[in-house]
Amino acid sequence: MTATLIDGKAFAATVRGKVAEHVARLKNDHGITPGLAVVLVGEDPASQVYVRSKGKMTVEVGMHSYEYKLDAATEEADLLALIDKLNNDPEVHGILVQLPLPKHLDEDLVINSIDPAKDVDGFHISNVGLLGTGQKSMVPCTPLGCLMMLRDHHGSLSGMDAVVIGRSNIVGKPMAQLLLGDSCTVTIAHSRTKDLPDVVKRADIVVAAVGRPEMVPGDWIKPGATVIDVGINRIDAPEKGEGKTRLVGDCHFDSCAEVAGAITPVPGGVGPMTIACLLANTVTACCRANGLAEPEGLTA
Ligand SMILES: NC(=O)C1=CN([C@@H]2O[C@H](COP(=O)(O)OP(=O)(O)OC[C@H]3O[C@@H](n4cnc5c(N)ncnc54)[C@H](OP(=O)(O)O)[C@@H]3O)[C@@H](O)[C@H]2O)C=CC1
Ligand SMILES: Nc1nc(=O)c2c([nH]1)NC[C@@H]1CN(c3ccc(C(=O)N[C@@H](CCC(=O)O)C(=O)O)cc3)C=[N+]21
Repeated sequence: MTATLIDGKAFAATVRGKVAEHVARLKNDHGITPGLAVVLVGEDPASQVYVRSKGKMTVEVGMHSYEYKLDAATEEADLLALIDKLNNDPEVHGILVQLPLPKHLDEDLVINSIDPAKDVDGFHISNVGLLGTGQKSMVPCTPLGCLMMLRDHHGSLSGMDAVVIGRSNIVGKPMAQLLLGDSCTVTIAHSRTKDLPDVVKRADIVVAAVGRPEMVPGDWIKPGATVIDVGINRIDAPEKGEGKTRLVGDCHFDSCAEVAGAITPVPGGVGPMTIACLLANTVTACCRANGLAEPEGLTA
């Protein structure tokens, strides 16, 4: 391997350390403890694992964690009533509704019923609009984590060619906005993109957010480029024993690491940064709600 490994796990621990310092200051100086509410509808095992680790880290940095596990058959009106209750609870500064939601629930309606000031995912249309127009907003956690790692590695991103593969509302589109905000020349690729290998080959920065195991091979990567692998894919790993699985990204790690200048691993890359940024956004939301100075270096 020739690429520098961007250690998201270690970086995330540093970010959580800064969050913990700020939480301690809020408690000592103002008697305020930031609180994060996470709502999970249904029993998707991957989501349960993820929600549990979020709750654990929320408590570790000194914040209050409120978890709501609702039945898969929960009616929309009941979910909206819970969100309304959380919107009006002064102890709750951040609200996250785990996606995807069961099919019978209207995801847009649910997300847009969250108070934008408490929308620590940054998915509410008003936060999306603020981000798109370069105004202060809540920035989606996964793209924010990617941006922090890129800034840390490169310093300025100005003038770099960036290709984002994937155009989802939760990763691809906000990622492209953030890169544009840092003056990259941004291309967004998706399933209808022609000549994807050629498009990727032009990029100084590749952010892969597709959800297809190891789809980007090393020979698509421009030598020296930075590869940020957002994909989290669980695949069979018979080499580890029968029925075993392992996590891989959207990039073929070994071949990409031979060509890239820097690369994030999966696991241990973007994932831990996502959670750290969720905690950072909760502190930011708490400071804004109380008219206090925001932590520095924890927003975009
Ligand atoms: N590390 C983390 O913290 C997080 C990781 N993830 C992971 O990131 C990945 C992407 O998530 P998400 O954005 O929610 O996924 P979505 O399924 O919402 O979006 C996937 C995107 O990839 C595009 N795509 C699909 N196939 C191809 C292809 N063959 N070539 C080019 N583009 C393609 C789709 O294009 P089109 O629009 O045309 O269909 C779509 O825009 C997943 O693996 C997910 O698990 C997600 C969130 C957080
Ligand atoms: N409203 C909402 N907001 C989200 O941010 C959101 C969501 N819904 N739905 C699901 C996706 C996925 N996601 C991950 C975050 C961290 C890891 C993570 O920490 N992964 C570890 C590995 C964990 C493991 O071993 O399974 C790692 O990459 O090192 C993974 C996935 C956030 N998402």
